[in-house]
Amino acid sequence: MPHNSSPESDTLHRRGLMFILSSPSGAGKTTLSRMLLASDEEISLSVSATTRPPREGEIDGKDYHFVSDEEFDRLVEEDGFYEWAHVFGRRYGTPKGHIREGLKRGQDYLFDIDWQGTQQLYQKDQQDTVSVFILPPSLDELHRRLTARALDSEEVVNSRMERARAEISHWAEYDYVVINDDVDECFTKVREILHAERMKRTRQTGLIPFVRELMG
Ligand SMILES: Nc1ncnc2c1ncn2[C@@H]1O[C@H](COP(=O)(O)OP(=O)(O)OP(=O)(O)O)[C@@H](O)[C@H]1O
Ligand SMILES: Nc1nc2c(ncn2[C@@H]2O[C@H](COP(=O)(O)O)[C@@H](O)[C@H]2O)c(=O)[nH]1
Repeated sequence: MPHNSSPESDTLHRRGLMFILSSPSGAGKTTLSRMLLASDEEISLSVSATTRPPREGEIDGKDYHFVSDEEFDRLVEEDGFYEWAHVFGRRYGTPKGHIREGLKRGQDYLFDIDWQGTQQLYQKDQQDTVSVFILPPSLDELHRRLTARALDSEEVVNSRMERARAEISHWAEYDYVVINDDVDECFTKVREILHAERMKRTRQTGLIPFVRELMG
């Protein structure tokens, strides 16, 4: 357990949080998510299910649960998703899994999901949700990144560019907005947001017993 409630310790027990990164496709949220997961043991990725085919290098169960349309239908019927949405003509969803129990234990979850999923998570559990919208420095740079990634066809890149303005229009629904120009600078800001949110008084469930003991 990363947290305890011993008065000698500088970390008190706290509730976990659901940390959402959204952006137009290609702005860099997957890159930032991987950096965060590699540098922080207290956060784990909420692995989404999707009906889109895997890209080169993507691993089933690690990057996504790649499922058929029929399997996705079945999960929807069984109420197996926390949230789900149509994105770029495919379906994506957050499996319910053990998120609620994990939050109680102080486990944080990282979500790489779009604005529709973000709205649904807020409706279900506002107090545990922290959302960050990543903006590209310009639309030309966004196009350059999508092309340089070389994982999608020209047609797919063009359709994602066409959707970019509509996605960016949701920026004001997020708690934080960060521009991803220099990736290291952007990552530092995202990590600072996560660290500060962990310290929020309302998340620190160990504070009441600690203060009680402190006051004798
Ligand atoms: N600050 C940056 N400067 C230059 N290139 C970047 C920067 N951030 C990310 N990239 C590159 O841009 C490309 C797109 O990044 P990434 O795949 O992380 O985007 P994304 O927002 O997750 O896209 P999608 O929603 O399609 O999954 C990648 O090749 C990545 O290496
Ligand atoms: N609402 C949800 N959106 C999701 C989920 N998983 C991913 N996404 C978003 O889809 C697009 C496209 O992703 P890509 O990997 O195909 O490039 C991107 O905006 C993701 O954030 C989910 O579970 N729910």
